[in-house]
Amino acid sequence: MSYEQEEEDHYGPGYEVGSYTKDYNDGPYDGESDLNVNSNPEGKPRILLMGLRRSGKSSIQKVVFHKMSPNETLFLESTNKIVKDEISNSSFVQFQIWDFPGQVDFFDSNFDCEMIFGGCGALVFVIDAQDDYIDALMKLNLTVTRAYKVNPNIRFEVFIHKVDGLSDDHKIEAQRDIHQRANDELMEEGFDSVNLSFYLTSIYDHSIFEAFSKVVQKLIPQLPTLENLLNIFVSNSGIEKAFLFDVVSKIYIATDSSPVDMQSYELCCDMIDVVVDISCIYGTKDADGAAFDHQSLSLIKLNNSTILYLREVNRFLALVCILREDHFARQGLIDYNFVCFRNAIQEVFEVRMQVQQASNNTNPSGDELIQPLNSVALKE
Ligand SMILES: Nc1nc2c(ncn2[C@@H]2O[C@H](COP(=O)(O)OP(=O)(O)OP(=O)(O)O)[C@@H](O)[C@H]2O)c(=O)[nH]1
Repeated sequence: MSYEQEEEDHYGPGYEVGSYTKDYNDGPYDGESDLNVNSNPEGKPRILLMGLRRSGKSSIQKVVFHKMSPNETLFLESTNKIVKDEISNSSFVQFQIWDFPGQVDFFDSNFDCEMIFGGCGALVFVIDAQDDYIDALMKLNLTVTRAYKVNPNIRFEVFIHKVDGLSDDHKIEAQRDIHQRANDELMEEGFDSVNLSFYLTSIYDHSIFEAFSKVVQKLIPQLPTLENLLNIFVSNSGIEKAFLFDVVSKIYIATDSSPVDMQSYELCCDMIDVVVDISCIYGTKDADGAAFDHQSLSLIKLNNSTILYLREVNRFLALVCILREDHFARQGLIDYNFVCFRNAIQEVFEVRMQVQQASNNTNPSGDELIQPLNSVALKE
């Protein structure tokens, strides 16, 4: 059975796991041929997961992208090779994750910084907040400075991880301390322009999904367009909050500009689980074994006069809205506006594909091409 087949069987359909691994221990580590950067032919953004041993890198990857339950991560073995995982489960969410072993040594002559950091979109550095983090901070500094010298466009994301074991006060204090020390060290070395983003994360709640959502969003060039469309939709439909979700991973790839509160996000994630589970049990599966289709729709009334409303946008994306029950009296209007919104998203996809296909691409972000979609006419 192939690795892909094994993964597919284990985690269910919907994932194209094109991952393969290269072992540090599989003979001499020969840089280019061991870690072929051309494994990224479509120019998909690459996210690197780095940090000390046992900080939780593989657990994060498995929980967010492979539906592993947090408790199962207790049995994960230490990674001793770079594990490359191709995430292609949505037309928007397409990237590679490279999970590095904790003991990776930048001073090893075989470690090809140019190649590893060169094509990287984001570097997620994981710090175990339950452990003494002094060593982790040293490693963070070394990693960031090395990577920045090679590629100043990398986004540096620091996950202060395993915060489930900490009290609220302790969490805030750890974040403040890590933030200050990490930035002070960078300033001292003259890396003033490096920007680190910090997140408090745990695989035992939704914080890891939220943090990864933000990491991934920064890599989506169409994000402003999607946010704009969501703002137009929300303001014309009496909706309080709307998330555009990647259904399989439950990371949200865009939301409207009102602030995100964790509880709303958790409710929406839970709703997706309910819809997918019920669809799998009672729905009709298509040729790919997926039960989430263009008819997928769900409405949940909460006991505080709030409604959760889910609509399928395409095979991979769902729109989940939170609104007051009295505003749902105008469901026809919401549904009409939703159809406009869905069509606009479809056009974003089409433009994106055209941009990708154009070999003489002079405007890679496609921003100008996408702009006119913002003026899509919604009814008030
Ligand atoms: N409490 C808690 N434990 C976690 C969390 N995330 C991971 N762990 C545990 O941390 C341990 C190490 O996790 P791994 O994912 O193997 O760590 P790693 O960074 O990939 O380790 P290496 O492969 O050695 O570099 C496992 O026992 C996980 O269950 C978390 O959010 N909270």
